[in-house]
Amino acid sequence: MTYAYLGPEGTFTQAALRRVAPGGQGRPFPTVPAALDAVRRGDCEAAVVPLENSVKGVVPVTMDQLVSAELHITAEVEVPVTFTLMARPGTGLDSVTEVLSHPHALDQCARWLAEQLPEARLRPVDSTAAAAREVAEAASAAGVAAVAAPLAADLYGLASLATGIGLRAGAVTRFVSVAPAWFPPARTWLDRTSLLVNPGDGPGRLVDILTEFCSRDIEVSRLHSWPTGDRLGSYRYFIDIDGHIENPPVREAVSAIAGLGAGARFLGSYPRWGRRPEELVHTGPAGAPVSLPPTRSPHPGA
Ligand SMILES: O=C(O)C(=O)Cc1ccccc1
Repeated sequence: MTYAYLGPEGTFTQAALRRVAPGGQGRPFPTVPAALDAVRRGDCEAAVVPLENSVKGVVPVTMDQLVSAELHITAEVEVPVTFTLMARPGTGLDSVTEVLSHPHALDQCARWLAEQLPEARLRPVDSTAAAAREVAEAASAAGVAAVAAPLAADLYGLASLATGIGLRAGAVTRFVSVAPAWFPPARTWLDRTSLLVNPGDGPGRLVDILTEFCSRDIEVSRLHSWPTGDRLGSYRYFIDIDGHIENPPVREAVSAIAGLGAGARFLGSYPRWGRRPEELVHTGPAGAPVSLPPTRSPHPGA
């Protein structure tokens, strides 16, 4: 299976792809829309794109694409992100006048850069690895540095000037794998369903929608407003809930929401990252594995 990803080689997205689809073949694209276009055209079967970060929130270009494109989320993966400042070998920190990176990376390193390189110009580019490659390949890269994953320094022959320059240690980015048609990943007992809901006008409509979940004991793990573009104050909502669309309470809640006259688009059901049954089976007392519920039986809230 060929996956489009935000390239070039050495991006955090490529690291995400390796985690989410270890056997998958990656094909780099310069931007998130270009990667998703490749999927829409059928040149790639799926794409892996960054969705949100634990420190700086959503990646706007991906949110826009999910709204406008008939694509479905088929998997999620979280990747720890640590940032390194890198430059051509021989460049000293005090000679850096320009720093290139993906906007999210510049944003997450803004404090360190403001303290250490207050005079440097920050220039956003399409990805962290694109920044590293540009520094490596530019005819004149004197005084230019990139913020990228530590691995990018090796890949592009750059020297590390500082490591761990992000605002928060332990920052994590959530990536999703997206495909044109949704072939339901088998139900596990820890799935997530993503929806895009437009409540329409009227007081209490968002509350009515959320009530459909709460009244069925379904956990809402994410609620993110996104402008419809029609007028100021008009929003649709990205809603993540626990459970798979094939689980009766989830299915009933989604139909009930449509019955309320709200626009509800199903974006996908997929296993929740990080709490895999095979991991949980080892969480009991030593030598006493916890038994798993049957994979296809409904469970509370899902
Ligand atoms: O530019 C990259 O390497 C990406 O994969 C996008 C990104 C940038 C910063 C944090 C997480 C993902």
